[in-house]
Amino acid sequence: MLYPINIKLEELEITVVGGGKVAYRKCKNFLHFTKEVRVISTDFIDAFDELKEDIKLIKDSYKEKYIKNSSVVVAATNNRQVNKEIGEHCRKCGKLVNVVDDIELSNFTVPSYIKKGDLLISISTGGKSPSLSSRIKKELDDKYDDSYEEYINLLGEIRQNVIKKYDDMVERKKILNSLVDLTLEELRSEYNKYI
Ligand SMILES: C[C@@]1(CC(=O)O)C2=NC(=C\c3[nH]c(c(CCC(=O)O)c3CC(=O)O)Cc3[nH]c(c(CC(=O)O)c3CCC(=O)O)/C=C3\N/C(=C\2)[C@@H](CCC(=O)O)[C@]3(C)CC(=O)O)/[C@H]1CCC(=O)O
Ligand SMILES: NC(=O)c1ccc[n+]([C@@H]2O[C@H](COP(=O)([O-])OP(=O)(O)OC[C@H]3O[C@@H](n4cnc5c(N)ncnc54)[C@H](O)[C@@H]3O)[C@@H](O)[C@H]2O)c1
Repeated sequence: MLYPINIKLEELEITVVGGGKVAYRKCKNFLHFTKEVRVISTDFIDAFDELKEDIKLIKDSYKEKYIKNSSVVVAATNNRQVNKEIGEHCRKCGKLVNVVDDIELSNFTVPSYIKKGDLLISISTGGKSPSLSSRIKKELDDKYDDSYEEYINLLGEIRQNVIKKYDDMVERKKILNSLVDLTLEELRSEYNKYI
């Protein structure tokens, strides 16, 4: 069973090995959370052109030297043996590695997720059904629409003020819990009460 954590990627070197559809999807997801990704591959699908500002492409077959300084590695070639070699090497070196065709060899996987500002909901099926993860994501995407970005920002601002104003923990908790019963419109009009 994998443990969910939210990790700060900006400070880590990330390398994806492979330049096909799966590698492209992983790169795009990383770039929602960090500025630069390195990609090593013998070939790249055209879609990579649209990412070229933010990725460093190295056109070569995988060699160990390319991931020497990488803390996060994705093995996404279509060669099972190469993916396995990358996975085993990374595990030995204590790197985080996602082997896209071998969950057992991976020490992290990439969940499906929706992101609305600072609201992040991620979904995993422990590798049993990525299709189900994708389906659940679509359902949640309808329920948690774009308005949640503003909603969460308001909640965050109000929370900081409530913490400053109320020392009594019970009262503080009561107010903070009651705020999430309000709709976005209600929260906008109550905003001044707390600021
Ligand atoms: C969530 C998402 C994130 C992402 O990849 O970005 C993701 N897979 C997605 C889609 C998807 N992947 C596959 C299909 C085809 C239909 C199907 O098989 O269901 C579809 C559906 C589609 O394309 O719509 C095939 C597939 N996937 C894996 C294998 C290998 C294996 O099982 O060993 C094979 C078979 C390869 C083959 O055919 O040989 C493995 C993994 N895929 C995972 C994540 C991890 C577990 C996540 C979980 O626990 O649920 C894990 C274990 C490792 C990892 O990659 O991290 C993304 C949804 C994007 C979104 O909509 O948000
Ligand atoms: N985890 C997932 O979500 C998921 C989904 C579908 C498929 N898969 C698996 O992922 C693998 C990749 O799928 P794809 O559709 O991206 O494949 P693909 O054929 O589109 O791309 C494979 C890429 O790997 C590169 N490559 C091959 N050998 C290499 C090497 N030695 N060094 C560097 N690069 C090398 C190729 O140039 C190509 O760019 C498949 O084998 C499949 O089993 C995983």
